[in-house]
Amino acid sequence: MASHQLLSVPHFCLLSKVSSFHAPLLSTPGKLSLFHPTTCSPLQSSSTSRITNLQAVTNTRSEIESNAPTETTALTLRNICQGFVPEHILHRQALMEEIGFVFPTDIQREALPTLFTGRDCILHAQTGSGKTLTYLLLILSLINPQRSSVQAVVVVPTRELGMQVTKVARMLAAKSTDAEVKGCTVMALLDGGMLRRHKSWLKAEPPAIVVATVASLCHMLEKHILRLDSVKVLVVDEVDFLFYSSKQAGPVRKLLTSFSSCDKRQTVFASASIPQHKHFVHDCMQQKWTKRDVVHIHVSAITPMPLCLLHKFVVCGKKNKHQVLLALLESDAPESAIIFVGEQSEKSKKAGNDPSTTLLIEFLKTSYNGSLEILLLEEDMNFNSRAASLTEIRQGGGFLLVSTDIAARGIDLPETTHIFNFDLPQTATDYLHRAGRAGRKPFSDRKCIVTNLITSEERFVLQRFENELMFSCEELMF
Ligand SMILES: Nc1ncnc2c1ncn2[C@@H]1O[C@H](COP(=O)(O)OP(=O)(O)OP(=O)(O)O)[C@@H](O)[C@H]1O
Repeated sequence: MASHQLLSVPHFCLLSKVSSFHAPLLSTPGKLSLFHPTTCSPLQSSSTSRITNLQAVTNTRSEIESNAPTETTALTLRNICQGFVPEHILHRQALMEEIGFVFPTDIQREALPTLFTGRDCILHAQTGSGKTLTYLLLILSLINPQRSSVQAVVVVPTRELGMQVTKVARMLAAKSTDAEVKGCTVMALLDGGMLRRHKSWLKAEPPAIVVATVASLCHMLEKHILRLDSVKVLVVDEVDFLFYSSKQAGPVRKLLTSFSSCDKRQTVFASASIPQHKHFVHDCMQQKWTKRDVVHIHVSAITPMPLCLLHKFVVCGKKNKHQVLLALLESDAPESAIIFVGEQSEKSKKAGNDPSTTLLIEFLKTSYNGSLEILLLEEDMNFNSRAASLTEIRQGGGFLLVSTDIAARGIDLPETTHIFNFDLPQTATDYLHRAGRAGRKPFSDRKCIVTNLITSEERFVLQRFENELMFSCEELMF
């Protein structure tokens, strides 16, 4: 079935834009990047790969710079999904017009035809590029709403991201008012949720789609309340984060190993950052986390961060950071902004100090005179307070969200125009994800600003991030 679908898919996608290591193999548009199962190197002569890769690079640049739908992007999402995603979903007014999902983003255009063939895929594309819709459309193409079993599982690192993915999935999978077809149920099986209620639900009438955090999912699997037998597709979102997390990596690996024994499985990984992706692809095959013909779809390899982001920095002393931030808020007048603050160290906690987030919130509440609502999001808040902060944000109106890295991954607040790194992140990957909370309107020309407040000693750290992520930061003088 997979090979039949592969042949029947029109060749409408662009050349895969992959890094030089994972160059696309075939010079014809619409073909896939294939890798040697053990060496992980492209299965084609290097000269063809090189030529193809140069073409791909040109495509990436011109498309991003113009931002307007080109001849290739004039192809609609509907065209790509036709024959795969049920008609009643594609027909839905909401999908096409209200939400504005008309044209595919680069990752959607490149990945969906491959995903519809049944191949395992690693979706590696910039923040805000539409990876969520990509894997959800695959899921909707596979599940049968008439069957009472869990058919798709999406694993996410945080409750917040889980709630967001669930919301989009429910919106897409809801019963259409003008169709006879039954809608699909989507369960959010997230840390901090009511596991007892979920247990009864899973036993009585299993949902078609489960969006889960690792610990809650593993709990249900261990108790045999949820089984993977009927699952056709397993998605691991923010896969690199989960693999690097000391708490979550083990259970995720175990989950992938159990899933590998299921027949007709399809596994999808997604992230804007897959460090050492060559090794990752290799491990996926070796460990049987994916099938051996897994496809690594790498969009915008030469520009890991969205080009609509402008990066700046201000050198200031630790003691006047608050004042500098206040001046920046006044001069930049963001529509909405996220201010990232470093996590409090164990030593500082033990010493009984207030966390930087609390100090900053207190400062802003007394000193900031603008109209934006000041909100807080951090790990130490209980789940209800965290949910309340995000709900308030989503109700509209501008916000100033003070947050730790908990908001750095996956959270989609498209109205965010400014990011402030009050404290620098620990790694370039963290920088990429924090910065990527802005500039999340795929076809918009709007520039968003990322400003770093650094001490003179931290300049070299920022420079390292600039080299690694291939961007440049402009100094602001105060
Ligand atoms: N085809 C499309 N047309 C218009 N908007 C889209 C399209 N696809 C997705 N979007 C919007 O783009 C935004 C970013 O999408 P999404 O959250 O899936 O990004 P992502 O690639 O998962 O980013 P991250 O890596 O940061 O998690 C969302 O607001 C989504 O609604």
